[in-house]
Amino acid sequence: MAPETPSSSGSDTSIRPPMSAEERLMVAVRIRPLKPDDTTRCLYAVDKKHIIVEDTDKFDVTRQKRSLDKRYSFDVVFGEDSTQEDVYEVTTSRLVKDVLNGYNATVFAYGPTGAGKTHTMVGDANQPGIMVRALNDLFEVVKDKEDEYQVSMSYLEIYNEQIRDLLNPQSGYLELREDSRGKSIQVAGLSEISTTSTDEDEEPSNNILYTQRSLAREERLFKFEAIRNRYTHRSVA
Ligand SMILES: Nc1ncnc2c1ncn2[C@@H]1O[C@H](COP(=O)(O)OP(=O)(O)OP(=O)(O)O)[C@@H](O)[C@H]1O
Repeated sequence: MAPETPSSSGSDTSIRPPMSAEERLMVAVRIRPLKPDDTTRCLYAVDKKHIIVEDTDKFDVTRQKRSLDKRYSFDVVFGEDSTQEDVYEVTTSRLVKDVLNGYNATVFAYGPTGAGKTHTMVGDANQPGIMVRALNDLFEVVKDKEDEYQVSMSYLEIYNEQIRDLLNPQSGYLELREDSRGKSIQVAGLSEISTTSTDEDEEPSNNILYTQRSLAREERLFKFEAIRNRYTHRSVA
């Protein structure tokens, strides 16, 4: 899907015609720069829609077919020079406008550990990611329209099939509940904050996301260590 240029107004009153299936779903790939401890590169952006995953064994002379490089197509490919703004503008900024027009939208990052999901979604104060930019745009539009829009926000983590409220981590693990008809699934006890504030002290995009991200990462690292130790122990036993 070729991403369209967002409309100029954040609160279009016109209802858009139904979107085609291609328009409703976009799959983007972002290649992060190599880090000093990355040994070799095996993933290359060919152009804005294609990547090549290099066959790292292709120089093995015993192999009959010398190269098994694989080429894949995506809606958008972001190379290692892509900025947080590039990624946000192409993948998400239009969704914020759609949400303001009453549509639902979901953006999620998927990839192995260290791939750059947190960087892309949250980023840091100098390079804010998708979640922060989306909130900023949302607050910008609704700031003078409190009678028209109500913004509330929850922030949860699902890790090892356990759910935690990142706005209130002390609340422990939370449960999923569904109504008697199975139509509405909710996380019981998940906190929800309402705000249209752009005040830095209260601004979730400036404050809560970063704080909770650090906390979540520390705890996850701890959990990862714990799991690794357990496996090590088992393999030795
Ligand atoms: N596009 C990028 N440009 C510069 N640095 C990046 C980029 N993407 C990721 N990094 C850096 O790579 C490291 C790993 O990224 P990140 O923590 O976002 O990975 P992750 O996919 O969230 O990993 P995990 O699943 O383990 O939490 C971080 O130090 C991050 O700052």
